[in-house]
Amino acid sequence: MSQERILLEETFYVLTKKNSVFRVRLTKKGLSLIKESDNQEKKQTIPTRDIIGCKCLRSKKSTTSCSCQSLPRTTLRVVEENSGEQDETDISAYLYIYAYILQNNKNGHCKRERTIITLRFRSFDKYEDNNKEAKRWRNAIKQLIKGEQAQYESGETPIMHKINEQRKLLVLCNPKSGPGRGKAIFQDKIVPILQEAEIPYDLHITKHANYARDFVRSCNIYQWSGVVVVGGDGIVFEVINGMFERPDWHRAVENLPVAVVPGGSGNGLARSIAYYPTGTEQWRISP
Ligand SMILES: Nc1ncnc2c1ncn2[C@@H]1O[C@H](COP(=O)(O)OP(=O)(O)OP(=O)(O)O)[C@@H](O)[C@H]1O
Repeated sequence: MSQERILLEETFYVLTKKNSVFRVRLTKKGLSLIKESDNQEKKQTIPTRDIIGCKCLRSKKSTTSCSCQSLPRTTLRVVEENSGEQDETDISAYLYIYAYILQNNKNGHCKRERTIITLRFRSFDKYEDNNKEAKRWRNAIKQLIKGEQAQYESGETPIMHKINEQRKLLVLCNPKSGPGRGKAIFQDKIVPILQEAEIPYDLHITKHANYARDFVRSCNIYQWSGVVVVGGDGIVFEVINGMFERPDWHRAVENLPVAVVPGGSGNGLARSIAYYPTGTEQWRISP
């Protein structure tokens, strides 16, 4: 029941849904987009666990001159609110919500599809007021992502806490794995996701064999919230061994999740965890 309790609800133009009007509802379960027509209700709910982050943005000043200026813009271009490139004439605030929705296909494969929901806030006459509303939604979504219970004052208004400072992720990347694309894979595929989720990280490029093992064994590992290994089986083996060679290995293993971004030649471990069927059960996840 508490999963269904409405935290926030509003009617919006959802720009990513053909500029249609939707009732948008936030509950602990997720973000629901509800479209009502001819006594029918269509509802799509994006589960909270699939939402990785959200950002308040403002429309960007158009750089096109003269003849094109009077034409309506087909695609929205946005910038950070104080970028200096914002369009002061547009009083709307935009909330970009980033989700990676888990979808099954016919072959029994699961795949995460990147989806951006764009909500336009323009009920007020001033940008500052619209932005305040957008931030209220942003904070509520961020709190849900963090698994924090939104707290209520007099049963109505959520009390928005400052989003806590968070620990960084430790990224260990082997530049020599496989075809030597580890750094490029991290920059091109992983950094954009971390930016959408606003997750800070420390990147360490391994300098030689056993670098990652020694590093994980001897560093103050609790300054990070998790370890992302970019490379093949060899570097994963080093990180796991480094963990178990620590005198406090029990605490380290329990507190630090280890993620693998396949960048090696074989990637046997990542493959067997994510792609191949285990017994009769098939659980395959592709990036
Ligand atoms: N900077 C480096 N220079 C040379 N070797 C390195 C460096 N960093 C790590 N290594 C070593 O490279 C070895 C192989 O790397 P890794 O397993 O990541 O790639 P791979 O062999 O291509 O992948 P797979 O094992 O999946 O086939 C690791 O065991 C590690 O000890």
